[in-house]
Amino acid sequence: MELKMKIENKTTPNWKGYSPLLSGNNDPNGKGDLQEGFEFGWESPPLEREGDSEGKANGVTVLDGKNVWPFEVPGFRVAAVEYYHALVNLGKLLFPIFALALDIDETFFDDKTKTSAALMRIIHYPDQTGPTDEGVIGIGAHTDWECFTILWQEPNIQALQVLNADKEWIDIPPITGTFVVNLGDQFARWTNDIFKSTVHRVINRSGRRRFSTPLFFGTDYGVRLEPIPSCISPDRPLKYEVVTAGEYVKAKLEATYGR
Ligand SMILES: O=C(O)CCC(=O)C(=O)O
Ligand SMILES: [Fe+2]
Repeated sequence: MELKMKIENKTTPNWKGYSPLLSGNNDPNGKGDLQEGFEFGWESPPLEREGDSEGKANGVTVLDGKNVWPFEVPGFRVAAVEYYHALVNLGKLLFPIFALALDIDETFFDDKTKTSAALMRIIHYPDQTGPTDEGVIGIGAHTDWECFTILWQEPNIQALQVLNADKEWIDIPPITGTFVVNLGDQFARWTNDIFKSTVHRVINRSGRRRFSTPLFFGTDYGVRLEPIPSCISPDRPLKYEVVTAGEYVKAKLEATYGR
């Protein structure tokens, strides 16, 4: 525990690092998320050295910048960052597909995703026993903040649910060998809600602890979330105030973890 607290996210300028059980609260109506996690962002290869962690050279906001690692755990940083890079590469393949689905040029997001403003989180949910308190679950009802999330969930444990259009919670069981891809708030903003951000939550009452790793892939922190022109019309007026991706994510981190 002391090792973890040495890299607590509330002590780093960019919320990287460890977040203890109940320290975050994704649902403003909730009382805290019953999970602990570790969050990190981009690091360039090569990764041979365990002893240092560079920031992003082209960072423009407080959210860029260095990761913190538990260097006491051998091999953790290299394994985690290699996995992160693989998922960033997968994410880069998805942006053109989303663009084509919107009938815009497949390269539309290329110049908006140059610095991989992607955060990976490794989450541990203890088994939740005792009476259900709707205010305390693994992660309270929320939408993700970036364009989309590529989520790996531990096999054979049902815990994730999404809210459907009829406002019913639907189980999303893990399917071995697959990822769940959720649309997030930045895509809702880019598309003026043509892509809707998926409301979801986690309740782990499986009798076992559960792990998951989301990669939240957004547009670069300095980029303004200006709606795509074809997504605005007299019938579909502008729904969201235009802010930069970095301002948006930072405000959400502040609201979730306090500062
Ligand atoms: O653990 C999961 O399955 C989902 C996690 C999640 O929704 C999040 O971290 O935003
Ligand atoms: Fe989420």
